[in-house]
Amino acid sequence: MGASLTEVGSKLAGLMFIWGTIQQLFPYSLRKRIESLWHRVENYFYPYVQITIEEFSNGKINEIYSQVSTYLGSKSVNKDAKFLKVEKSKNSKSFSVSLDEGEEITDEFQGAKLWWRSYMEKLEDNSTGRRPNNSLPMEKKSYTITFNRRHSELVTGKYLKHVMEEGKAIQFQNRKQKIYSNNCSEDWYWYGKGMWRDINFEHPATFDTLAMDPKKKGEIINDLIAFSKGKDYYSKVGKAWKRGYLLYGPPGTGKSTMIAAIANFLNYDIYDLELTSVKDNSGLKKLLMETTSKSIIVIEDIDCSIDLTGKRKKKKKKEKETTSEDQEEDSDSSAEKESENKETGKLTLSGLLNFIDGIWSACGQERIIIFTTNHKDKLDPALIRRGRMDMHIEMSYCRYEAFKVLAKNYLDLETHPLFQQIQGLLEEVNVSPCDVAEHLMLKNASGGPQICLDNLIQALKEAKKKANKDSKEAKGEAKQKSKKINKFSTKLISNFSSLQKLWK
Ligand SMILES: Nc1ncnc2c1ncn2[C@@H]1O[C@H](COP(=O)(O)OP(=O)(O)OP(=O)(O)O)[C@@H](O)[C@H]1O
Ligand SMILES: [Mg+2]
Repeated sequence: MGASLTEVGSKLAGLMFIWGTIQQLFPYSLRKRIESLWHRVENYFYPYVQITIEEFSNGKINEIYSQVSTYLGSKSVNKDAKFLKVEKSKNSKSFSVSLDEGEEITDEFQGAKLWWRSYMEKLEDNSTGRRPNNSLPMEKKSYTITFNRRHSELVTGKYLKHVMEEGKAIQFQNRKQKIYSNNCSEDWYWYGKGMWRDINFEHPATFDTLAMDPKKKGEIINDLIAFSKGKDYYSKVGKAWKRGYLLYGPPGTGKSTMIAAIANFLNYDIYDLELTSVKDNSGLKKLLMETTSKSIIVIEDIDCSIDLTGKRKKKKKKEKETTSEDQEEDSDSSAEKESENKETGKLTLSGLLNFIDGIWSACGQERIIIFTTNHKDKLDPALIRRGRMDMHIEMSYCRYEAFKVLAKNYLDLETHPLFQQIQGLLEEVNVSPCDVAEHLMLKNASGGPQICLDNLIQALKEAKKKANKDSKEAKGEAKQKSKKINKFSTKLISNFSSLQKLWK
């Protein structure tokens, strides 16, 4: 293709010379006629269009260039390209392949054939030997794409969009995941570094290593898949493309681990939002606006982060002596939210509700919000109602199914004669997966799985004994209490009847 195009090009140059001569010799009307004839001849001999995509456009990085580069790199591996370049940037997980200078590949799209070529031109000023603009690199890189004129609409409409989307998706998959924190000093913000500080996210948790009921796990995975593929659905039903998950349960049951597993499953970044570091509602909004799409915003231990429960409002209203039962229940009313904002000028429940599903919450796409708590009952119902927290996931104590996952992960065991005994004990005792996992850790090489399982059984038996003792004590206390109450009430009744007698 390259050689034939060059030949045609030199022939065209000759014809151009003839056309210049004609322009000088002939009158306007005749020239017009010849011109249209010329275009037909030109299209007949050279029916191609060429588009150039440069690395820099008007002194700024041209985003399309890098996406095209990634796309062509991915295509080139299976094609006939001979000269490729391999690069790895600080922010990518693995290396990326791209076409070397002068290399060509062909691509096909909906029946259209396209020829891509990579160019690099040295940008040296002949007189000084220096680059013309110090802020730009020494070379001008570009790609050209050549295609038949009849495919112009397809290429500019669909094909280039397809190239950009594929390139972007490959770059997204290849990037290093980040975890962002807003818990940074004021200076950080004033140095112009934004409101979030990031580091690479390298948590190894996956859904395979997460110990929980397999049915529940399956439901969560399906929900996440439906969400991540739901772009068209969300736009069809007119909803912002986001989803909220509430993870609740006792300490050590895997809530934080689940967040890491979700992030790894979807390849999303995490924004770990520390509410105690947020000054007011507008600060919260600014933080939201600085988050990116395809990310998870996490608020851990939401019940402890800040007093956002309905109780704070109740307390305030009591102080003002304006409380009424009905008003307390209706914590979601907008008038109430408004007044709360004005009263405090700080971070409020209404600010947080707006953060989750106010108009501003749609400033990015494909976003997940996760709250975790040990005490679901302490949270304001408005905060966790469906639509805000769409799925409530209980992370519970370790039962047999969850134990089997841990045993496989930690000890490579799928079955063992001691499993049956452990199953029985796990039905009777409430222990967190965290505690079970601790006993399954092979602390020294000579230990072996048998010792770990023995240790676990021992610990479970002790926990069972303690639970029995505690419940006996609790029963005893309750008995004592009821005895006291009975005694007190009999005394009260006898006093009352003697009073009655006296009265008579
Ligand atoms: N369901 C689980 N599956 C696998 N590992 C678990 C699970 N639950 C706990 N673990 C292990 O226990 C450790 C603590 O778990 P994690 O931090 O996820 O608990 P948590 O529910 O977030 O606790 P907290 O309420 O105290 O924040 C983790 O490092 C993990 O190794
Ligand atoms: Mg946690």
